[in-house]
Amino acid sequence: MSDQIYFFDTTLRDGEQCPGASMNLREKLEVARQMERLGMDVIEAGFPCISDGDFEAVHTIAREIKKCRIAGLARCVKADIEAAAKALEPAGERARIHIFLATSKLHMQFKLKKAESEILRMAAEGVSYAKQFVQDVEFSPEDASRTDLDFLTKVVETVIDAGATTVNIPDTVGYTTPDEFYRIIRHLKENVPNIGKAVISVHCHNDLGLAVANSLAAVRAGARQVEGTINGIGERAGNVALEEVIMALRTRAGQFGDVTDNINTKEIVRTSRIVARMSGMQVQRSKAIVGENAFAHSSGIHQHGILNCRETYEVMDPQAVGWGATELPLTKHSGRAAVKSRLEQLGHVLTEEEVNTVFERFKKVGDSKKFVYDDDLSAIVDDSLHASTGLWELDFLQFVAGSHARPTATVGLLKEGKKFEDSSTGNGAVDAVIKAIERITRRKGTLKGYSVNAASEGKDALGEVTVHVDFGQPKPIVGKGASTDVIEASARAYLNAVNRSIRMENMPQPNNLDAGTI
Ligand SMILES: CC(=O)SCCNC(=O)CCNC(=O)[C@H](O)C(C)(C)COP(=O)(O)OP(=O)(O)OC[C@H]1O[C@@H](n2cnc3c(N)ncnc32)[C@H](O)[C@@H]1OP(=O)(O)O
Ligand SMILES: CC(C)C(=O)C(=O)O
Ligand SMILES: [Mg+2]
Repeated sequence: MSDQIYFFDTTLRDGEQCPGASMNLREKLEVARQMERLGMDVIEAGFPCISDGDFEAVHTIAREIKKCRIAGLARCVKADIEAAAKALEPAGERARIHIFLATSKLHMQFKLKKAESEILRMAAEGVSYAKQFVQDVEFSPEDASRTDLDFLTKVVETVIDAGATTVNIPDTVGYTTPDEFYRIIRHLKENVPNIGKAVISVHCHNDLGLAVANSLAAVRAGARQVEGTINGIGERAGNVALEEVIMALRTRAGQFGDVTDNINTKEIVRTSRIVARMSGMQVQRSKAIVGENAFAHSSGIHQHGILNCRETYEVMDPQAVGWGATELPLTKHSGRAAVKSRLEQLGHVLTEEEVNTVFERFKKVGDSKKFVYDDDLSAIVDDSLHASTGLWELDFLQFVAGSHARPTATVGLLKEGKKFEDSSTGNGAVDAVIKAIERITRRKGTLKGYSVNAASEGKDALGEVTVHVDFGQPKPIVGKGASTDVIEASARAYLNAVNRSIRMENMPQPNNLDAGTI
C-alpha cells in the first residue's frame, strides 16, 4: 500500500515573515486560490493574533477556500488560540490550529525564561485549549533540531496525549544535517509510545542550504507531512522550497518507498509566478524547477544531446511542472546542431554550405552579445547569404565622426579573394561609408530610403538596416544588413543592394584595380 505525503504550505505565514514580503488581503487570497489549484493539502494562512489584517486574511481564506485545510498559527497563549479559532471558524471541519512553543535549552533559557516542566505544562495546556475549538491541532516544538532528544521525545508524547493530531519537527534555524535529522525523526518514531496517533511533520529552514536534503531525509525516516513555501521564501535564507521537495519525491520515487501526493505538478510554475508577483520576491533564474533557466540549455554539446534525446540533459519533463517545451537559447556557446535546428524551425531551408556560412557569422554575433535571438538569426541569414552569392563582401570598416570631425570612412571589400580598399568623406558616417563603397565598386546609386530597426531585444540588439537605392534600373533595389553596430549594418545593407543590382542587370563585373587593390 502506498503512503500519502501531505504538503503544508506556509508561504502566507512563514513566507510572509521574509523581510519585504508582506502581502495584503487581496494578494494573500490570490496566492491561496492558486494553492488550492495546485492541490496543496494545508494552507497556513497567517498568524491571526498579530494584526487585524492577518486575522482578516485568515478569516477570508477560511471562508473562500474549499478544498484545503486552513491553518492559523498561535503561541501557547489563550488569546492567540482564541484569535486563531475565531479566524478559522468559516473553515469548519477543515480548520487547523497550529500551536508552537520553543523546547531548546537556548530558547527556554534566554527567550521564554521557563524550565522544562513549565514548557511541558504550557504545551499540554495549549493543545488542550485548542482542542476545545477544533479537532485538528498541530504542535511544533520550535527549535526542535537543537533540543535535547530525550526532552523532545517527552514533549512529543505529551502533546499527542493532549490531543495533537500532527507533530511538526522544525529545524527552525536551518542547523541540522540530513543524517542527523533522519536520526531525530527515526528516534521519535521508535521511542514516542503514542506516535501512531499523530502525523509526523517537518519544517526545514535553509540557512545552510540543506532544507531540501533535510526534508527528504525526514521523509525517508517516516515523516508524512512536509512544510515549506513556494519559491522557498521565508525567514532569513527561507523555508524549504516545496516545489523542489515535490519534484524530488516524484522524480526519485524509488528512493523514498511507495509514496504518493495530491499535488497537480502542472500548476507549479504558475504558483511560483503568482507568489513572486504577490510577495515581490523575485525568483533567481537558475533556481531549481521554477527558475527561468531551469530547463534552458545554451551550450552546443548539451543542445546537440537534447536534440537527439531530451533525457540526455534533463531529469524532468518541463511540461510536467507547467513550463512549455525545453528551451535551447542560442548563444556563443551553441553549436551547428542547434543553429541548424533553429534555422529549420524558422523556415530557412539551407544547404550545408550555407549553414556553415551562417554559422560563422552567428559565432561572431554571439561573441558580441548575450543571446542570438530568432530575429538575429534571420537577419544573419538575409545578410550573409546575400553576401555569399553577391560579388562583394565587407572585409573591414573604419570611420571617424563627431561634432568637430569631418565624417570619414575607410572601407575594405573582398571580391573573389582579392582585397580592395578606399576612403571617403561624407555628410555623416553612413554617407561616408556609402561613398567609399561606391568608389570601390564603381556603382553609383541614389539613396531613396533608409531605415534602421532593432532586429532583436536588449541593448546589445542587432540593428537591421534597410536601404532603397536607385541604380538607374527600372525600380529601386532593396538591400538589408544586420550588425550590432548601425554603421556596419548600413555598409552591409548598401553592399547587399549593390550585389543585387549587379545580379539583376547581369552586368559585366567591374575590374576595379585602381580602387586600391592590396
Ligand atoms: C519560528 C517562528 O517563525 S515563530 C513565529 C514568528 N512570527 C511572528 O513573530 C509574527 C509577528 N509577531 C508579532 O506581531 C509580535 O511579535 C506578537 C504579536 C506575536 C507578540 O508581540 P509582543 O507581545 O509585543 O511581544 P514580542 O514580540 O516583543 O515578544 C514575544 C513574546 O512572546 C513570547 N513567546 C514567544 N514564543 C512564545 C510561545 N510559543 N508561546 C508563548 N509565548 C511565546 C516571548 O517570550 C515574548 O514574551 P514577553 O513579551 O512576555 O517577553
Ligand atoms: C512556528 C514554527 C513552526 C516555525 O516557523 C519554525 O520553527 O521555524
Ligand atoms: Mg519557520
